[in-house]
Formats: sequence, C-alpha cells, structure tokens
Amino acid sequence: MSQVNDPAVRQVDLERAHVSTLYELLTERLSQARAHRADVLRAPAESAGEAYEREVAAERLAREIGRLRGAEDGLAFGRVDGADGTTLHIGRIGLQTEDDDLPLLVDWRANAARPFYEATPVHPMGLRRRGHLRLEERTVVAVSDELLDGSAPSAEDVVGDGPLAEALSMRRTGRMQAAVATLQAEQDEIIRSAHRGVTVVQGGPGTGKTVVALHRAAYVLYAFPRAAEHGVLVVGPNARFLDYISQVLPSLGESQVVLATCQELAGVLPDTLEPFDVARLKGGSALAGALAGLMRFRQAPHGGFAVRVGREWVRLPDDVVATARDAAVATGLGHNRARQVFKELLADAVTDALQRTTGDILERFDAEVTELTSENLDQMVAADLHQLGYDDAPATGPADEFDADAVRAGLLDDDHVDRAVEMLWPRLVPGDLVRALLTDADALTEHLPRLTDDERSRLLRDPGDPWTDADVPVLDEAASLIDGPPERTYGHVVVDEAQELTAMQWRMIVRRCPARAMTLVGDFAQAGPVATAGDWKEALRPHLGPRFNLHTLSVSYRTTQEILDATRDLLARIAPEQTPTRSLRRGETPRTVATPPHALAATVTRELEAQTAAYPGELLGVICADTRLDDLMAAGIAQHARVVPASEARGLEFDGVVVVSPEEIVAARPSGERDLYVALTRATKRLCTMTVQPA
Ligand SMILES: Nc1ncnc2c1ncn2[C@@H]1O[C@H](COP(=O)(O)OP(=O)(O)OP(=O)(O)O)[C@@H](O)[C@H]1O
Repeated sequence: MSQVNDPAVRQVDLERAHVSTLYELLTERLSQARAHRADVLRAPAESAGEAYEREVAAERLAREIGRLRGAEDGLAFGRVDGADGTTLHIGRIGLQTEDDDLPLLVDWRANAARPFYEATPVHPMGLRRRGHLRLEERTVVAVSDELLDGSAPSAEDVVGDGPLAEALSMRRTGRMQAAVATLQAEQDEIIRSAHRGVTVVQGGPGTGKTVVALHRAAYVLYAFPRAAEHGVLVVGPNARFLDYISQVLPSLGESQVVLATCQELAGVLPDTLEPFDVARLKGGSALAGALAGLMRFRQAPHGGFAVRVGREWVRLPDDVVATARDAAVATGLGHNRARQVFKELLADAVTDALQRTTGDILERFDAEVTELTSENLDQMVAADLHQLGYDDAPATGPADEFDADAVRAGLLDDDHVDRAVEMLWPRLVPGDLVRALLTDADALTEHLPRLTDDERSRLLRDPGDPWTDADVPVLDEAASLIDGPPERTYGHVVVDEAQELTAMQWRMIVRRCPARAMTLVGDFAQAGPVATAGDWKEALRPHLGPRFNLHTLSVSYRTTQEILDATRDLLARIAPEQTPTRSLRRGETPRTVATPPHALAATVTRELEAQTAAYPGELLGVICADTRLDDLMAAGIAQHARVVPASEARGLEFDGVVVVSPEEIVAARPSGERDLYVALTRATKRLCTMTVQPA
C-alpha cells in the first residue's frame, strides 16, 4: 500500500505505461516497414527502369528499418512539463499517430525538445519540470525530476541526484555511447547552432568534443535537409578510434553517416610509416604546388604539333598549340579530361589546316581546267545540273567538297593523332605523377625551391619504395589534379581530432566538402608529431579562410579532477596559453609505481590483476610507447587489458589506465610530451603510472 503512495513508484508506473505505448508503436512501424519492403522486393519489375525504382524503394525502406532499430535501445529518455500543463516526451526519434495532435515522442533534435537541454531555473523556457527516464530493456526503471520554475516540489516530483552523474558513473564498454539524454547546455548550444559554415570546437581532454561532433552530425541530418541530401562524413584519425565511436550515430537512428580515415577517403591503405620529419614535409601544402607545377610540364609546355594524315604531314605552329593548351587548361577539368579538350582543339586546327590545303589544291586544279577548256568549271557543272532539271541547286565551290566533320571525326579516331597528342599531353596516373616528383632530385629542386637541400634529400625516394601514410594525401592531390574533384562529396563534414591534420590532409577533406560546411573538433595540446599548425587560425586559414565560429568547452566529463591536477604542470609546458579544464568527476589520486626493466611486464600484470579483483567488470587500458607495444603483447598483457600504443590513444577512454613508462613515451616521438598528456588523460576513475628504473 505504501508503495502505491510512493510518488517515485507512481511516476515510474505512469512513465512505464507511456513508454510501453511508444515501444508498441515502434514495433508496429518496424513491422510495417519490413512488410512493405518484402512487398517491394516481391513485386515483379517489367523493365530496367522499374527494377531500378524497386531497388531505390527497397533501399529507402532498409534505411528506415535501420533508423527504427537503431532507436530501440533507450527509445525515450526525457519528459518536459510546461508551466501550461502540457507534457512532451523526448526520445531518439519522433513518433506520432494520426489520431494524436501532439507527438507521443519528440525527436531530441526538434525545436520542441530544445528546453529539455537548455532550460535552467534562471531561464526555465516555459517549463515547470524536466524529467529523466532510465530504461532497462524496454522498461522504465527510474525517473528523476528537476523543478525549473522555482516551485516547491509536490508529492508527484521525484527529485534525483542528477542523471548526468549517473551516466558518468556507468562502466565504460570500450565503445562510446550516445550522450543524448544528458547533453549539457554548452554542448547543446553548439549541436543545435543554426550556423551552416565552419564551426570549431576546442576544449581539454574529456570535455565532450567527440560527443558534440557526433550529435552535431545527427542534428545536421535532421535540420539541414540540403546538407543531409548530400550526406554527412565523419573523419577520424585511425580505425581504432572510428571503431570506438561507431555505435553512437546508429543509436541516434542515423546509419547513413560515413565514417572514414583519410586513408579510406583516398582509397589508399599503406601500412608503412616514415620518419616524422619526412611526414611533416610531405604534409606541407608546398607539395600541392609542386605536383601542379610538374603537371603543367606535361601539358604541352612549348613547341608545335605535327601529325601525319594520309600521306601528308600537317604541322601546327607553336602559337596555335599554345592557344589550344591555354583553352584546355582554362576548362578547369582534371588533366586527363582536359587532354581530350586539347586533342579536340588540335583536331579542329588540323581540320582547318587540311581544309585550307584542300581548298588550295582544288583551286589550283580549277584554274588549270579553266585554262585548258577556257570555260569555268563551275559554269560547266551548273549547265549540267540545269540539263538535269536541278535549277535550284546551290552553286558549288571547291571547298564544299571537303567534309570537315568527317575529317575531324577521323582525326579524333586516328592512332597517329593520339600518339602525337600523347607526346605533348600524356595521360597520367596519380602514382606516376607523385613518383615523378619524389624520385627525381632535379624535379624536387625545380618544384620545391623553398625547401633546403637537406629537406629535399629527405623527400627523395626510390621508385620501388612502398607508399606511406604521408603519401596518401599527396596521392589524393595528384588524383584530383589528374582526374578532377573527387566523385563522392558531402554536404557536411565533421572532423574529430582535427589538430592532427596536415595542410595536405586539410586539402583532401575540403575537396570533399564543396559547401564548406564543417564541424571541426580538437585540442592543440594533444597534437601528434606530424601536425604543424599551432592553432586554428593557422590550420584553417589557407583552406577555409579566416572566418569560423569558435566554441570552447570547459568541463571535463571523463578525466577526474585528480588526474587533471596531476597533469597541470605538463599542460602548462605544452600549451601555456590554455586555461586548465575543470572536471565533474572525482576519483583516486593517481599512483606511481616504479619497476626495474626486467620486471616490467610482471608488475603491469600484477597491477591489472589487482585492479580487476578490486573493480570487476571495469574496462582497463594499458598505454605505452609504440616501441614497447610488442614486448607487452608478447608478455600476454592483452589478456588483462586493452593495450594501446600512445600514438593511437587519442580520443579513447577507459575506467582505469596504466601508463607504462612516461619517459619512453616522451622519448618515442617528437610530440612525446603531448603524447604523454593524451595517455594520462584517458581514465575516468584511476590512473597508475609505471616508471621503469634501473635495478
Ligand atoms: N553531456 C554528457 N553526458 C554524458 N556523458 C558525456 C557528456 N559529455 C561528454 N560525456 C562523456 O565524457 C567522455 C568524454 O567525452 P568525449 O570523448 O566526447 O571528450 P573529448 O573532448 O572528445 O575528449 P578528448 O579530448 O580526449 O578526445 C565520454 O565518455 C562521453 O560520453
């Protein structure tokens, strides 16, 4: 009896009833979509057009099924009660029946959901109460309310200690979860921004930059239909990171977003790295200029054109070829397509030349006949035609016998002509152009005049050397010069860990976003060894101009205050201009354990075993210098924890982290101290640093 009177129980019961109606509706929608798709697939297609339409319809329904299924987990998570007595439920997607005026569930991105995220007691935005629902499976298990209008709690209000604290205390799973139920006002403001240009989000470790980036992607799909039509791309630094974030968008009902690394975008997946100084050089935009310069040398840089037509040689003078080249270049098409324009213009010029020659020959012939017969050939022909009754026949001049179109078509088909064009304007493939630059010391000197001799000699490679990671954007640049802009472009591009990108990588990403609508998130204190820009202006200005909306997130939701305090001196060294982040989390004071080198693996194992025993089920990570990875793997550390090289730790998080040998991490790469800062800030609860000391 007392249970029924308990407002918390009563509320949970009420919410349970509503949420179960929502799930019934979702199930109904899902089965309708599935049945519809089955019908579409069964329908016979009478023609290729119909088959195509059927495929498009089936694809659309498959997407809809994916959207509904993605939203199943935690379908509804919020409720807002207006001061006017209205109630709305907020969820991952919107649901409405035809009979109801108000939606049964409001999509979190809809305007009506805005107060759920933004209302405060000072600005209640017309709300009396905001409720958070916690679901397990499909059932509401808890409700907590916040009163926003200053009224005293009534018997119906269940004032809890904050769903955010609850969300943050959950164990990490190794995959990022959507934070849609607890987005904070400073995050929500960026996610919902009406700004369609470039938005930049910076902030210290764990301030929710990735959360903002991914929820922004979902918001763009919902609120900007034009951008959505062209697709949304999320670029991340490596496959491990993309795997970590891969569940977030599907769980927001969005399965159409493309996640890719730069390598995947370029379609080149080398597994070779090269020294960081070389990678940095290759990342500079001077490489783009060098490739363009080298290509111009393959576009009829000078000289005339000669081709054999039948038994005649036709020669075009330099200026005619130069005009054709300039016109072909001015089309702005990629080299290989502009080659066709160049070839057609040359074919026109050759046709003109032939026509003139033919005209001359025929005129000479005409004159000879006139002399011999004392009669004009044309008059003779006209008289013959008159006899035959063709009085209206046009007077034929000698040049009319020349069929220019046929001649031109013949030239375009002629192998001799193609070979002659190939000498002036060869067809290219991207790899060859890049090799032509990087394997030729003279080409490097000519096209990269601003580099030092030493820098150029470090760029020089053997023709047989495999492609490296830093070659990827160079190859992509060459591909865009040769084949034109990429075929697949996007309406909005989100870049995570954007501080990592080199100028050449920015170029390849900007090429894929003609609208320049982008959300870029990152932290320059976490920059890796190849990044060259020190701030956003420097990084973006050459590619996106000086204007962008900059937001700074100030609260860490991951890294504990104790860990942030412990890294304060390090941060002051690597990014003195940054204001340290404060954290919502409290945890243990970080510990340091010293071990002699031969006992390292055993000490790490002991530490992990102790943590597992004390905190079963928590996700543990070991972060070490890249050079130490093989040792730890060979020692079986991966049985106890995820072992991650410092170079791949950006963006990841664990409940507990063991950082193996800060000295080694600092020494391993030129960005050593920043790598260490990244490694130290991955834990949500506890950090143990293992120093290796000579015995
Ligand atoms: N509003 C929120 N509600 C719940 N959890 C949140 C919220 N914002 C951030 N988090 C959590 O905080 C953690 C850190 O977030 P995120 O990875 O987005 O930070 P970041 O700024 O990208 O970090 P880094 O600089 O290390 O890449 C994640 O577990 C994320 O789910």
